[in-house]
Amino acid sequence: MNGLPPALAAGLAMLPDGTFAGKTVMVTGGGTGLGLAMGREFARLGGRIAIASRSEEHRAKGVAAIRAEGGIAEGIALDVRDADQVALAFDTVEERLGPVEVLINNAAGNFPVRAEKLSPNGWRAVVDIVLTGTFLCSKAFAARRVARGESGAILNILATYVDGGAPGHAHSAAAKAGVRNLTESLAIEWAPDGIRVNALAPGLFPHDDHAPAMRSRRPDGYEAEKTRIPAGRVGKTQELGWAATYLCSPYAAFVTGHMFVIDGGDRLNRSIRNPEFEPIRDQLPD
Ligand SMILES: CCCCC/C=C/C(=O)SCCNC(=O)CCNC(=O)[C@H](O)C(C)(C)COP(=O)(O)OP(=O)(O)OC[C@H]1O[C@@H](n2cnc3c(N)ncnc32)[C@H](O)[C@@H]1OP(=O)(O)O
Ligand SMILES: NC(=O)C1=CN([C@@H]2O[C@H](COP(=O)(O)OP(=O)(O)OC[C@H]3O[C@@H](n4cnc5c(N)ncnc54)[C@H](OP(=O)(O)O)[C@@H]3O)[C@@H](O)[C@H]2O)C=CC1
Repeated sequence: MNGLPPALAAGLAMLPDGTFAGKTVMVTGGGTGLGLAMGREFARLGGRIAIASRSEEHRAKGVAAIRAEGGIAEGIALDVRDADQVALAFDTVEERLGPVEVLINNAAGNFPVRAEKLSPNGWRAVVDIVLTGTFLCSKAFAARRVARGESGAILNILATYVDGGAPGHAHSAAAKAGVRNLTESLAIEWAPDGIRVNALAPGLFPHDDHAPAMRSRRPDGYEAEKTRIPAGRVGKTQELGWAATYLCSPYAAFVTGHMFVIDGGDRLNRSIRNPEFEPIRDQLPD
């Protein structure tokens, strides 16, 4: 479990080349971090990638990274909280790249804060991006797939704290838990239309694009947290690309409503000898 097998580390493909050839994949928040890593893997397998997010800088960075690897990518301006922008984004992607066949609901907002200090607007910002944004994009996607009489795949990006909560991140944990439940409702509702809805719950996946509030407070960074993960390491972003492409591929045609956890065993690491409990007010003093 420690480290990647050499063939995988060298970039050997899991799915056949061209698995997503001719398919348009929309990744919300696809210009940075995990969204970009997933977009790159879809592009490597032939997908045309629409990177949909608010920041022109983020979109341009993501598009350049995919094009530099020979892939096809376009940036689309989108705030997932706004239903009109969502509709326009799907129409624009369709004009430029063709109808969206795979949707990755990856966009998220999060910042560490003690719950009693979280403002109503701060709560709303995170819940609207994560939960409402996922619903609005999923609805726009499914309405278009159903109208065309064609199948599709949705993948919602969660976090392993959908179980057990996350002190200091109550807004994000509640919203992600809502998305998990939404995944299950929509999977059943849209199965007769050939639309699969799954979820991917990452553990700790450090990358260079972390939003300032989400950077590790440890001087040695997130990488050093590997000692508390049963697998003895943090995740590599490419590994999320492999999981995401499998779940959205025809090889997973019978998989829907599923939450796939990818965390090196971190979520299960509970024992009667847990370290001393440290209240969140001591971890986030102000
Ligand atoms: C490696 C460990 C990872 C663990 C799991 C990770 C999960 C993740 O979800 S990582 C994804 C994190 N990425 C991002 O958050 C990027 C996008 N984030 C944002 O755009 C902002 O942080 C946002 C969520 C606040 C939304 O931006 P915007 O719509 O522009 O909202 P405002 O800046 O106007 O703020 C709204 C509201 O929130 C309050 N607020 C913002 N930051 C903080 C903070 N650090 N602490 C406390 N409160 C904060 C802000 O003050 C506003 O409230 P009011 O002042 O009451 O109006
Ligand atoms: N990194 C990790 O260890 C973990 C990450 N996750 C999840 O993985 C996903 C990616 O996180 P990560 O890559 O680390 O974080 P990033 O901050 O790098 O990515 C978040 C992305 O969301 C986009 N975004 C935020 N708000 C909106 C909005 N209103 N409309 C459209 N796009 C928006 C941002 O783009 P822009 O600013 O251009 O709008 C940004 O590209 C998230 O769902 C996160 O919760 C879960 C567990 C662990």
